[in-house]
Amino acid sequence: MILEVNHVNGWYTKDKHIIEDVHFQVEAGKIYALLGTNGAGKTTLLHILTSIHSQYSGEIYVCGEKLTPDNIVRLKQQRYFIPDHPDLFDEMSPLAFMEFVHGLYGKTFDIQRFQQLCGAFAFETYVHQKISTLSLGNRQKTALINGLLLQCPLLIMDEPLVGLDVVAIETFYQELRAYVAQGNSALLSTHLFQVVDSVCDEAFILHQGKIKDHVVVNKQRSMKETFFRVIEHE
Ligand SMILES: Nc1ncnc2c1ncn2[C@@H]1O[C@H](COP(=O)(O)OP(=O)(O)OP(=O)(O)O)[C@@H](O)[C@H]1O
Repeated sequence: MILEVNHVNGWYTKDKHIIEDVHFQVEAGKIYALLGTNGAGKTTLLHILTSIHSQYSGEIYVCGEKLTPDNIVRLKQQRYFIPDHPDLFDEMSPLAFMEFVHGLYGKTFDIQRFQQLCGAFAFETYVHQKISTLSLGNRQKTALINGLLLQCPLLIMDEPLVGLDVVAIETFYQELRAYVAQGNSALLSTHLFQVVDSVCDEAFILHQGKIKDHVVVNKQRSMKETFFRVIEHE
């Protein structure tokens, strides 16, 4: 199991739990969606899973190892997080940024794969340009290409399609499928049913901080129908 989340509660102030008794598992080879309305707690949960937010109780296992304050740094190499507004180094070029992050993660930079991904995302023209001068979509492509290159077993993304054009979205779906086919897994938050139907294997519906349903994505039945049935019962 790549990720195991056991009875996790999360808060900003002790008197109010934003995440309540969340438990689920993430297997290798699959793409999972975290689907929920505004304020449901998606970002908070992703921040807990990536050790950005430390105010939580419960247990999190990453690649079979329980996350503790002592192994946070080591286990960081097992998961890569792409936030909704990636914090990139503006003065660097995308290439320099990616090489830098690979160094931090102790990973070899695969230049051939980098070139393939740049081709697939129509990104070749931008690799030496300063990040501060890139458009929103091209900044997002920098973060996504970097995440796909790093090959961490768990790729976690908060609203990964922000700013991407329709061609890039299709490329992202294809590349993400190839990524998990290599034995990795991905967990992404989204508001968009189409993303879930197009690329995800399973979805967790998060509502008011609780996982209300765990759905295996079924091409015959739209996610929209399932989602509204679940949240309208509340
Ligand atoms: N830093 C913070 N301090 C206090 N409360 C916060 C903080 N960040 C988020 N919250 C609260 O936690 C709850 C969940 O927010 P969160 O951002 O996790 O939801 P979300 O599902 O990602 O929402 P959205 O879809 O709008 O991005 C909200 O009620 C929000 O106001």
